[in-house]
Amino acid sequence: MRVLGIEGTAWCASAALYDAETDSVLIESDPYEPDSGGIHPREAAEHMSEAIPEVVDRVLTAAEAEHGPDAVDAVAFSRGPGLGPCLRIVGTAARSLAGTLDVPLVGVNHMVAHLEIGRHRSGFDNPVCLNASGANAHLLGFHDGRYRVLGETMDAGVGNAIDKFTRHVGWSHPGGPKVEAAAAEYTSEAEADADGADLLDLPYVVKGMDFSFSGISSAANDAADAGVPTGEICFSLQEHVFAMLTEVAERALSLTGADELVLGGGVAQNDRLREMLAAMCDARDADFHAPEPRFLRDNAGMIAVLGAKMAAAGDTLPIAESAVDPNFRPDQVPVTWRSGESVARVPGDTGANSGGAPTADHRGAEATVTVDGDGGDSRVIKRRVPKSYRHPELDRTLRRDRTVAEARLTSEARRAGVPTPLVYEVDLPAGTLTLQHVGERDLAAALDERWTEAVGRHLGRLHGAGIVHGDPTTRNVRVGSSGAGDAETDGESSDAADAGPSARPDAASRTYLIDFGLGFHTGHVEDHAMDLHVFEGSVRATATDPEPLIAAFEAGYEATGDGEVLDRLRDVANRGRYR
Ligand SMILES: C[C@@H](O)[C@H](NC(=O)OP(=O)(O)OC[C@H]1O[C@@H](n2cnc3c(N)ncnc32)[C@H](O)[C@@H]1O)C(=O)O
Ligand SMILES: Nc1ncnc2c1ncn2[C@@H]1O[C@H](COP(=O)(O)OP(=O)(O)OP(=O)(O)O)[C@@H](O)[C@H]1O
Ligand SMILES: [Fe+2]
Repeated sequence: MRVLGIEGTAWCASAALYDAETDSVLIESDPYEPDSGGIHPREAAEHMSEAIPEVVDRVLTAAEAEHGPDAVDAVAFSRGPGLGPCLRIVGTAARSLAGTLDVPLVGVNHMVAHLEIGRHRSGFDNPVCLNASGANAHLLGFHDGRYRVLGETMDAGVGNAIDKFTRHVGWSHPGGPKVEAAAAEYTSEAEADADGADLLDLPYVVKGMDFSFSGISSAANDAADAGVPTGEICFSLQEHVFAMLTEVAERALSLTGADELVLGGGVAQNDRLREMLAAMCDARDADFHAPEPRFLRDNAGMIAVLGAKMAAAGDTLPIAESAVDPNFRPDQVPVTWRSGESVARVPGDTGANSGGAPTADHRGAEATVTVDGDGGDSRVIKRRVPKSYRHPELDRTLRRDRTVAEARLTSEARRAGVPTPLVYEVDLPAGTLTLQHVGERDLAAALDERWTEAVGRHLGRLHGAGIVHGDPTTRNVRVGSSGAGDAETDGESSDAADAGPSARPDAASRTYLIDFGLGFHTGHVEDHAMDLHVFEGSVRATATDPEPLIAAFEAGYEATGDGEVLDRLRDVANRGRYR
């Protein structure tokens, strides 16, 4: 099969021919380069209307010269997300070409194409994908026939966050490559001076597997206004932004149990980002793949490759249903072209997750946990391990701040009536905490409504005390009896699950929140809503039937928390980031 793909969501007018038999891809692209400022939608659309016919013609001519008049078996196009005026031009071109050639039309989600090209080129079976593009930044994992969004930016896309700074200092679009070059120059000069590079302290915002860039863009602009050398800002911006992306990617691997990561999107052309992700994967024995640059930035090759897979699965579009969608989310796409296992598997029965074997080691995304002792007085020793991908100074600060926050907030939450482990010892130089061993297993391994209801109650109470957890995933909740004399077996717990939430009035007292390292004090409704969003995201990423679990969770929150937070949660979840 040979598929002609067309891309034109924002800046890159591109056409490609993918030949599935030889696995070869011909790409012809014509970028829009704004004279000043960022991308202007009207100018971009004008560019598309001139450039799309030209790139399509070049590809079609080459295809027909080689394969004759029946060179193309299907036409695939980027249906969204992207700028509406650009998408409409691409849609019209694709419909008319499919009509002229009398071949089927395939509507491709641009973000899923960024992911699938990495899966295709790597040969990986079931990777987590980090999309690091201009207008987006998110982590995707396959589960039950769809790509779930495991984590994403809460505001700007990663490229846009960097470009915002470069516009501020008067550099032309796109800014990403210029930041990379300036950072490289700064570090090589700093090394020559023997002083070493200075790392500016910039906001580092990770909430579960979600993250935010708005603070860091503004802080970088302020630093420029205050006269900090531009090279130092570029270097520091990269170190912070890419460490955030690498950290959430590691969390996604840890949460899902996946051992493959693929990278996509224009920002993925950055060497430092790829270096960090490769180092992170190496440290946890995961495989990492980033396709070659022509497949990373926006291009029609990825559209043609996914288009061929969709066409082979019979996933084509009647013309009447082929409207474009500027807000097309990757999790809306029914994944018709692949079968097989979900990436998100419930963490198994190893290490501390089993809650059983004492002295077992568990490696989370951040820390190693060793269980010491047996029975009611067993303890866990948690050590935040240095991350080699991160700048050493940033690494030290993060590990120290999180250890301090965890010790303090674990105890404060307990005083507010939320079950948490007792904190026995804090050793800051060693980066270790000694905590009471609580619960029998992680909630991730025992998802049922009585526990999620209890988590809702606990978060309501925690927020009432002005504390957010910061990372309330199903891996950071322990459930089941703690200590001797109240042993609960697997059999009993599943009987209780069948009987529904009301069968366990004591569930709340045996549901423990752990891992407060990302927590902080705040009375802001938005921060409280983010906690709920993170919890619900982790349930959706791993549960086969998440809705009843989420309904129970929200009912629990309603019983102890503030209704305004639940209202805000709808806003957070519905916020479109694809405009
Ligand atoms: C919806 C679609 O239109 C959009 N496309 C898009 O964002 O173009 P993409 O090619 O994936 O990414 C462009 C971004 O990639 C950044 N970029 C390019 N080279 C870079 C580099 N070496 N380092 C950092 N950023 C880089 C640019 O500054 C720009 O912000 C998207 O995929 O989100
Ligand atoms: N106090 C505790 N009692 C029982 N088990 C615990 C305790 N603390 C940690 N664990 C176990 O160790 C695992 C990892 O701990 P923790 O979440 O604190 O570290 P982490 O590195 O941040 O992990 P993750 O990235 O998975 O959240 C938990 O999922 C849990 O199974
Ligand atoms: Fe893109």
